[in-house]
Amino acid sequence: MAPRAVVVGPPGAGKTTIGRLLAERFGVAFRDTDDDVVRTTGRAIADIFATDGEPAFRELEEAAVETALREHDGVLALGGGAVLSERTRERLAGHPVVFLSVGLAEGAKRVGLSTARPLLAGVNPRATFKALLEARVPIYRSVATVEVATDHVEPDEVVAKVVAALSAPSAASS
Ligand SMILES: Nc1ncnc2c1ncn2[C@@H]1O[C@H](COP(=O)(O)OP(=O)(O)OP(=O)(O)O)[C@@H](O)[C@H]1O
Ligand SMILES: O=C(O)C1=C[C@@H](O)[C@@H](O)[C@H](O)C1
Ligand SMILES: [Mg+2]
Repeated sequence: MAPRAVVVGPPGAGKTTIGRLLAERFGVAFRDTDDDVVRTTGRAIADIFATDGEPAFRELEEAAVETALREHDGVLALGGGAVLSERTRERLAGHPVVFLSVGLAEGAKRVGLSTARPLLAGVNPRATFKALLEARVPIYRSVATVEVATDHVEPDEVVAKVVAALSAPSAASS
């Protein structure tokens, strides 16, 4: 069993929003590893970060991704930082992986200042988000088989672009 598509990207890229719509389009189930971590621990992600620290969350996340890649045959959205794990990157090899990209201005607007996103809850969320994008974009690209830019593109249109990219010959064998 393997996911029909795995969706990666920074916070605010639309992994959950687009992942759900893509699953609907394919007529398959949607799963999000952030939800899996919340369900299996019974705790909010912000609470895990605050109480146990980021490394503890990353371990839980790595395990959640491993399980979901094995169990789920629909669309799977990963947490924004899941690809920081080398083991997760290795596990993604051979899967259709969609990188949803977003620029600084639009991404910052979409995530707002929500404390539900602990990594961006510090004193200067915009600078943090900028550094996050700079550090991670190459990593998202390294695991992706297709990349779709989402700036100023409505969700339905993003989904159409993802479907087209996934069925393009260059993505088929990846
Ligand atoms: N293409 C888009 N155009 C405009 N707004 C969008 C688009 N995609 C998502 N959004 C909005 O941006 C916000 C963040 O989207 P979403 O929660 O899907 O991102 P995410 O990648 O799952 O983030 P996280 O990593 O925090 O889980 C939501 O309010 C959503 O409605
Ligand atoms: O980008 C990140 O590192 C994160 C994104 C969210 O999806 C959550 O997994 C968590 O808030 C960490
Ligand atoms: Mg999400």
